[in-house]
Amino acid sequence: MTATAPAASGPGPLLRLDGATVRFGARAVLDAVDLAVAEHEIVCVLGPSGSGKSTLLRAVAGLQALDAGRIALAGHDQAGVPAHRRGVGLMFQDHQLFPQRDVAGNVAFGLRMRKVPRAEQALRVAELLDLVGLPGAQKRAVSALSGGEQQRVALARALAPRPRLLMLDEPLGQLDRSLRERLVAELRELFQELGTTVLAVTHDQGEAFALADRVVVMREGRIAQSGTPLEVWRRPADEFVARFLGFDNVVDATVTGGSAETVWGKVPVPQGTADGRCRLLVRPAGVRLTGADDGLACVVTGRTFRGTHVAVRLEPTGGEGAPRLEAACGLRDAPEPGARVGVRFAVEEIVVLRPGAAS
Ligand SMILES: Nc1ncnc2c1ncn2[C@@H]1O[C@H](COP(=O)(O)OP(=O)(O)OP(=O)(O)O)[C@@H](O)[C@H]1O
Repeated sequence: MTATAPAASGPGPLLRLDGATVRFGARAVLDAVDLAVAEHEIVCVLGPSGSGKSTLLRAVAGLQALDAGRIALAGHDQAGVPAHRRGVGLMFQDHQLFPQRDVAGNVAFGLRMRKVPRAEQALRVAELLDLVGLPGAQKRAVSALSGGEQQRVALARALAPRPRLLMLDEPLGQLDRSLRERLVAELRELFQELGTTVLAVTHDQGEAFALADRVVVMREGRIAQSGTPLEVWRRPADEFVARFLGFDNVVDATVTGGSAETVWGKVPVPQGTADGRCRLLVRPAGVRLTGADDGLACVVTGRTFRGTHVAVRLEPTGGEGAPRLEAACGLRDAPEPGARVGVRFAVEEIVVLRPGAAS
């Protein structure tokens, strides 16, 4: 349907970036990025504002030229290939629907561009509207649709030309939380059903973790970590990733023979941890509360209900300026602010962070 190379990509990845670099002035906004996306894979690029996520998408789409490196789709170098010949679909945060056209007119946009016969366009539009949960919405005015419905129309429009790679830029950015959570689950099912290869960017970690087969965390134009949602969540590679994911129990440590000295006292470390100085992350689930006279003495300074658990903030009372801690407690056994407790650390929730990447 598109005027591009066939969708089959052989054994190699569908998308491959080698040393992809984009500079604005002296600054590399995309800094020698290597990334491969396999066919049918859903990859979410996550990172703070300004880390280069949109630039990455724009470069793959052909809307931004590289200053160095290479982008290949199905093994073909895309240097000099214009955006409309790359066979990639793009969906931006603000949907960019055409307000003067009805739903069908919007969804059929890419098909008209490709001069698909009208009857086939109508069939395809009906099929896509069914797929995104808006059956029979062809004649509705887009201005009369809710935000979630507009998002579905934008998705149907992006999918209509059957792109070999679908790229989403903050696809659910403007929607409220509950709608986002519902749509993200639907999107994942839809992409799996269609076998769509997806490269999405978002700054919302919940969205990335729910949507992706693989999460890529970016920092200042580089990839800080790439892995399955579980791998990244369980084992943030460095302090930047840990803090970006909201883990703040990070401390300097000196490891000797399987345990570490820290300002929080002795902390057990995973088997095989090398002796010497390092930074440790203690995931909140590994901060175990015990009796006030056992382990690190702390006072509870606050608690926040998180649905599945209560986040309990703790201030060590030793008086040596030890940083605060957060513990994840069961809903029934979270202590009240002001309570005095002791803290012990569970080795399975301790992560040795890669050095040299502070937040
Ligand atoms: N055309 C441009 N000229 C100069 N600087 C640019 C241009 N486009 C982007 N930048 C800069 O490049 C950096 C990365 O921008 P980019 O939009 O890729 O980040 P992002 O991670 O997508 O951020 P956000 O989450 O805020 O959208 C930013 O500092 C931005 O100001």
